[in-house]
Amino acid sequence: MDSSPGSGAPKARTPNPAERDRNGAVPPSGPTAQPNGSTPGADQQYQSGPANKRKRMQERHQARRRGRTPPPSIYSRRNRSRSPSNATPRDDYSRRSRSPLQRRSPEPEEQPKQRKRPGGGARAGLLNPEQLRRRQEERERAMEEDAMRTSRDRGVSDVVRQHYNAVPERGREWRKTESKIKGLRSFNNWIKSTLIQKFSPDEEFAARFNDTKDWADDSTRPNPVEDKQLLVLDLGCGKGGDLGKWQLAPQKVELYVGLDPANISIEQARDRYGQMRSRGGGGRGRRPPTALFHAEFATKDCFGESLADVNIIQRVGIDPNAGPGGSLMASRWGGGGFDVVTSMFAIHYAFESEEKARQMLSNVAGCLKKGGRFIGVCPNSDVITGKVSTFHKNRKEQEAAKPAETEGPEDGEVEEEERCGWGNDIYSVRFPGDTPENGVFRPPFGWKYTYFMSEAVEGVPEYVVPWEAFRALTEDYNLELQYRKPFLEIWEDEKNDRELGPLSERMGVRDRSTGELLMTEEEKDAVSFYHAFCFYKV
Ligand SMILES: C[S@@+](CC[C@H](N)C(=O)[O-])C[C@H]1O[C@@H](n2cnc3c(N)ncnc32)[C@H](O)[C@@H]1O
Repeated sequence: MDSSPGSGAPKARTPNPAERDRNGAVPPSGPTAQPNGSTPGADQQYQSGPANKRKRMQERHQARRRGRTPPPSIYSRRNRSRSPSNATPRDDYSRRSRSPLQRRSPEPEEQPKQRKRPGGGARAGLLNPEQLRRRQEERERAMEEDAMRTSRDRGVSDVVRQHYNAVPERGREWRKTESKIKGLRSFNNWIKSTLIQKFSPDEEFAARFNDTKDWADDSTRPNPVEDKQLLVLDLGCGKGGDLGKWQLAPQKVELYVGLDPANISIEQARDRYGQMRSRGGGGRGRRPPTALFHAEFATKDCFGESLADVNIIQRVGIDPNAGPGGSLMASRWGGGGFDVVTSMFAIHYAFESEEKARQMLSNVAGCLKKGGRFIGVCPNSDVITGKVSTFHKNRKEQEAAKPAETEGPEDGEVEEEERCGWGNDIYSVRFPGDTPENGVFRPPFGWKYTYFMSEAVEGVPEYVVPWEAFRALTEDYNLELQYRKPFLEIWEDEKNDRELGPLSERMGVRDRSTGELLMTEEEKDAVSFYHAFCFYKV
């Protein structure tokens, strides 16, 4: 499976839906497209030629050609990397990024129509007492259902929040040496770094360093001061584990905003950022130390609520109505002010209901500027579908092989139905309820399972993110799929990249002498549950 487009053709045309591969990604077009799954042999390790780098650059920005830079407007947030004023970073976002779209007063046609005679409408359609009683009952029933739904939703959210709040912050040293799953932790971190390296830079930055310049080498860098810097929003940032990765992003980050409903995690993220600050930001890989970005954190449910009331989000810019029925003006000009929205290991919490999944996408699209990137990782529904359908197949075979039951269960005896689940010593997935026999999750929301990961996740409810339904939904929010790949395929594709290969050694992902992944078979099995994605706001 190869979902990575790799067009080196100067004029990319817009592919029609039939041309998409089965992941819905835009297929390669043009003479330099890479063949599927081509992994260089050991003798090609750490290719230093331009081919590898070109591939990385080509994978990004392929779909973006569709969503070319909008014409300049008073709403434009481009060319804002250096403020001419002496404004502090906070003032700066506020001054330049306020979204006028959000504050717009309604257009005349949007204003509610004035009634000629107040109350006249109600008198025209008088209801008899029976109808009134029925209406009242309906209203009460709807309110009751609403309250039940809210309390059920809050129940799950509270469990998730309390769980993450309770996970101890054990420190880097422990995670690197003592942890039973240190190989898996390092690998997941490398995957996230890889996504950040590949997809966080904007088209302009990537084009500047494409094939000719190496952003990692300051001696060849024209004038870093002139680089436009990134505004990044992290939904479900947890304890701030990705702050260091953003400090190493090829295109410098100006502002990082971390949101998460777990208040203790947010405090820990703030502390972590404070420690980075006190160390002076640290070096950027092979580059000399560079100033640390500004960061802000807030406790926020990013999937159940709109982000429009978060102060820093307002100051950077948000279109609060992104999605179907949103303002044409807002979507034309992008609406949001962020260059990148990221959500790592979190969007599965949004698939509890269609309402939440849409709210999550509205937040993502509303915060992104046109051309912005939405990058993330989540459980791969293809894996879940495979496991569920195999479970049902085996169950049926076993049933068919069993001799016919002569007696039913005895009085008081309850026959326990077998539920679908799998895993190993370090992770497990268990469905508490029925699962579809063919493994296809329809409707695509609310398919709850319990996830366990040694040292990290203690039986927390999560929801299947049926990939095709998710991708179809993203179209309503002007998000176009650019990349989707299972974790182990990303490893095969990128392990010999001239930046990402050595990074994997520094991060303890692979053995320096053998080149092998430093993960047990159980850890490999656990990471194969996930895939990564990147969408562009068009
Ligand atoms: C597995 S952790 C991942 C944390 C971090 N992104 C990382 O990669 O290390 C999942 C995170 O999703 C967060 N989360 C759960 N529900 C959320 C919601 N409704 N909005 C935002 N984040 C949520 C949890 O609080 C938790 O911090």
